[in-house]
Amino acid sequence: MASVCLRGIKKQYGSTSVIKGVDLDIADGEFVVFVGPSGCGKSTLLRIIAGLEDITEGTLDIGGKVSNDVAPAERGIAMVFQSYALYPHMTVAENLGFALKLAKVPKPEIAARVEKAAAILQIGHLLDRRPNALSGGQRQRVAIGRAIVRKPEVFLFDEPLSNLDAALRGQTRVELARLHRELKATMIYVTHDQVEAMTLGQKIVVFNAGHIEQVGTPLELYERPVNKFVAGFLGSPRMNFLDVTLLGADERAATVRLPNGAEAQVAADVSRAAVGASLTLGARPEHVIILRHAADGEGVPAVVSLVEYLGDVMLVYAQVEGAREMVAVKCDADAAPPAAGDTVTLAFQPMRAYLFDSDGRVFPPAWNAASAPSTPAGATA
Ligand SMILES: Nc1ncnc2c1ncn2[C@@H]1O[C@H](COP(=O)(O)OP(=O)(O)OP(=O)(O)O)[C@@H](O)[C@H]1O
Repeated sequence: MASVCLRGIKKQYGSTSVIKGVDLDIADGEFVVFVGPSGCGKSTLLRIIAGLEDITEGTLDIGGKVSNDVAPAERGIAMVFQSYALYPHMTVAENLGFALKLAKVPKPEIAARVEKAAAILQIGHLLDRRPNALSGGQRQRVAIGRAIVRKPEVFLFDEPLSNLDAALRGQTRVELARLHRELKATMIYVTHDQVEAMTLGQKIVVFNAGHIEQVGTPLELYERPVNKFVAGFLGSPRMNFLDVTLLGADERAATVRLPNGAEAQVAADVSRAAVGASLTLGARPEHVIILRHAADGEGVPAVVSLVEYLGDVMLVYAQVEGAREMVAVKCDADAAPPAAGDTVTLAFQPMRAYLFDSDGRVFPPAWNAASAPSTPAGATA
């Protein structure tokens, strides 16, 4: 297997800069997920690694070898696309073995590798079928199998599960994780799906407009986002953001004023900001609480506009007067639900909230998630 190392990678189409200087180290055997909004350059970078796109500037190193000018077929890489692109006139076995046949691998070895890949993917019973007699999930497994038989050093996946329905996506995701454990291969995976990113990635790379915003484990990115972009990108519903004014701070927490005049505290080190600064408070829906018995002046009043019952949890959307967006609150579904039009009192858990400056950079949280307190008494969530 192989490591992949990108140094100062840039890509331009004419005068349009699509990748704007990317540095990234992917260790041998690592499962790395690329995420980011549509058009941020994830697929382009994957295609650069595969050798399907030229590099405008920078160095691509695969397995310790500068590979900028190495032909795609010589890179030891196999790519699995969203569209399965199987040959319709060939059987599953022929589809699986086709690349090996082209490479003039001896027939008995082709048969052995096809059999092994089919066993890993549990499609041995489908080898004589043609693609039109397969389900979407089975076709995608054949597409993955075509990559496996080539014994690549590096697997590249470009949204491989996005054509599958939710249940099948979940199942195939689990199988991909197993495949990674079994093959111990380096895998780079592009997805739009948060759950895929969080569950599959040992490392997640968040892209935005052709550059990397942050690289980290799923937990690091979720709990220690470096900026508002990353904080808002991972998590569903996304983190709530509210415009606030800094009123003051001591060594433990900053006090801020919300648009409706209510105050909130955030355990963050705001020493680089001045009192009166315009900041953004960030709180994930699971870290906002609806206080049932709020004392006078406690919490933040908000008017409920919508309650979504999701079976296990409930999402309450409430409007804080003067705020640009509604605040989403995730709470237990068995809690007595508020109704649209009710005024509720929200509390932002100071130990799980964030403050961002006007450039979107986070102020260092003065909390450690592992030791964060659990939900206080009197709360519904
Ligand atoms: N051949 C090309 N010529 C010009 N621009 C291109 C070309 N290919 C891609 N682009 C542009 O490069 C940018 C990045 O595209 P890319 O497909 O890498 O994005 P992406 O992050 O994978 O998006 P998505 O999630 O929608 O697939 C886009 O703005 C796209 O329009």
